[in-house]
Amino acid sequence: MKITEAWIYVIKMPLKSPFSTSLSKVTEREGIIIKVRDEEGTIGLGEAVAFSTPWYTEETVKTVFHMLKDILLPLILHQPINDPSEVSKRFDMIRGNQMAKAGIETAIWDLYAKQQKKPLWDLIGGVREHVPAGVVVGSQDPIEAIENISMYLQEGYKRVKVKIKPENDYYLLKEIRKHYPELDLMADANSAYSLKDVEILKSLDEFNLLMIEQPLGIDDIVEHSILQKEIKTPICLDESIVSLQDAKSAIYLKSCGVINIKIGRVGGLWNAIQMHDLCVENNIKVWCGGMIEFGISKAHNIALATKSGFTIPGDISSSSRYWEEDIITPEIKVHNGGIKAPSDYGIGYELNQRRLKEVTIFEEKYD
Ligand SMILES: O=C(O)CCC(=O)c1ccccc1C(=O)O
Ligand SMILES: [Mg+2]
Repeated sequence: MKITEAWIYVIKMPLKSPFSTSLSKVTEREGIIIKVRDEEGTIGLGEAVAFSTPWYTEETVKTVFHMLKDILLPLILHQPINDPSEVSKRFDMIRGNQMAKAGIETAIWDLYAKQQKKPLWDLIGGVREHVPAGVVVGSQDPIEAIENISMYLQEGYKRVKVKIKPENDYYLLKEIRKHYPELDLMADANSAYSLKDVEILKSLDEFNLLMIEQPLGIDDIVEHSILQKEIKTPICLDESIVSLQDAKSAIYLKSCGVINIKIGRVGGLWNAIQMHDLCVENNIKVWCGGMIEFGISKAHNIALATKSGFTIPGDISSSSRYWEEDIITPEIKVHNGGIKAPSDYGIGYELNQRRLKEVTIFEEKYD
């Protein structure tokens, strides 16, 4: 295939309600949508999931824009490409910038699947036509969190994640467990603890959490291995795993029982699939993480989560979880506790041109 034209859309949309982590409060989301077109006019769509500021990883909307325009697009525009894994390998010569790479690589996957006349999930060897959905509670206030959980359970979500930090962990989880003793519940610390907090972290074992996500340093793998020996709750790594090598190190050191795979954080769908395969071989559980993203990224997540190893419901929610109106059509909808893998070719969702126009703050074409 040959990509002859590409478009970048920088978009901005308010969240329906604020989302708090131990590090940041998100009220409005900027994003980047990437569209590529081949010689025949077939289109591929991707999304780069970096935030406006570098609170989760070092990338931002502006660094992604620079990387796409000045470095990554020139590596693929008008160049022959056999299949998307080749794009991933070509990008290996550029250090870091995983979300920028993933944004364009996923667009090429969508295009490639359409050329092959297959749904993307089928093309990548997915086995599940109904992807179980999980949801993240946006508030750390126990009363609000419990209200939210009750609403989400009514909507059919199968697993709930709450954000914790040292000022708000034991009591929050205790209150939730009082109301929902059997709920598939997990906690994400976004790196809010250190090894000094081992006693607090041990005390959370009593809540029978599915896992605790990223308790320690964002770039740590060694201390998580020390912590895992002290606590019963399986550790899930998120921020620490940005490459296949990181996953290998975590497996070798027994730093976690679970890895949250995010296509953006690991630099693309090809890398995400390699990480999935490595984890399955080594009995590490995986699930698909979320980035408060728009529908294009959600659609790629759904395709990835059809792979056999994704046995735990991911942070995969309806378009309406965060947005009044998403930029895709149809919108993503949780039904019977999950999302149906689409039967249309590629990601199986199209841009809602009217909505995209409404939320676009900048666009540029490259050819
Ligand atoms: O609902 C979602 O999209 C995921 C929410 C979430 O936990 C998250 C959102 C943005 C950045 C990092 C994380 C995380 O998993 O740590
Ligand atoms: Mg996380």
